[in-house]
Amino acid sequence: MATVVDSANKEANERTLANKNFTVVFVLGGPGSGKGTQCANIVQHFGYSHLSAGDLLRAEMKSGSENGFMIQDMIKEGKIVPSEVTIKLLERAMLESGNDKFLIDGFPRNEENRAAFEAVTGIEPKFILFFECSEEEMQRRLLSRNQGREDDNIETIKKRFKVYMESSLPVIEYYKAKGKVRKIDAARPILEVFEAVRGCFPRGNIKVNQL
Ligand SMILES: Nc1ncnc2c1ncn2[C@@H]1O[C@H](COP(=O)(O)OP(=O)(O)OP(=O)(O)O)[C@@H](O)[C@H]1O
Ligand SMILES: Nc1ccn([C@@H]2O[C@H](COP(=O)(O)O)[C@@H](O)[C@H]2O)c(=O)n1
Ligand SMILES: [Mg+2]
Repeated sequence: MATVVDSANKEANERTLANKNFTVVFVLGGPGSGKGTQCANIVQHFGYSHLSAGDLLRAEMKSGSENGFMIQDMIKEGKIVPSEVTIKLLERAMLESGNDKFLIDGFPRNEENRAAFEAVTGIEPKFILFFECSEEEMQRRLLSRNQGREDDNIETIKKRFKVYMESSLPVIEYYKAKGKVRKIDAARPILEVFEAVRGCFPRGNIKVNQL
């Protein structure tokens, strides 16, 4: 017979990622390499949910949360928000999605992000999609993105490139050593990049209406 403790444990479990058996693909690459663009294509074809850490932080910033000003300052400076904040947002989005497979875009951004996510969620990514692109091309794309982002100005872009080189590339190296990185040449036109991306997802994952 189920006890009060059993049902409290069950409820607590439903509010955490424990025992959920979720599939996670981390989508990494420099600022403007095309992560968001390609994630939208993957969602259409393979039924994943797309969670952009940057988008979640921007939504949290605009929600009037107590962390709003801190997040705004960090984004303006191209700095990485403490993992605890970002992981809570990711966890909440995963639990609310109703899906069991996720593209986590722009996360982990540094070693702290990586280790904290693993410790808190116990999730090991299936693989890492890594978009490689030159700074010149990424800068061109960011400066013509026109989405009103406060960090798409040349001063912040330079800071974001520095953080990427110093803090994010080592995370990609970490996963490379584990044989988990699928590197994509992201300097090509969008559809050509997607042709390469497509090859990273097994056919079994194609949505029924795409067959
Ligand atoms: N292969 C491509 N060729 C040309 N332009 C592209 C390509 N991929 C994306 N873009 C454009 O470049 C800009 C940046 O793309 P996107 O927002 O997908 O990058 P991102 O990696 O998510 O950037 P960020 O890290 O800043 O969030 C957008 O305006 C997008 O339309
Ligand atoms: N794991 C992360 C991801 C993002 N940020 C902050 O958001 C900015 C924008 O991120 P995009 O992926 O949308 O480019 C980024 O420069 C960081 O300030 C973060 O702190 N941690
Ligand atoms: Mg993006």
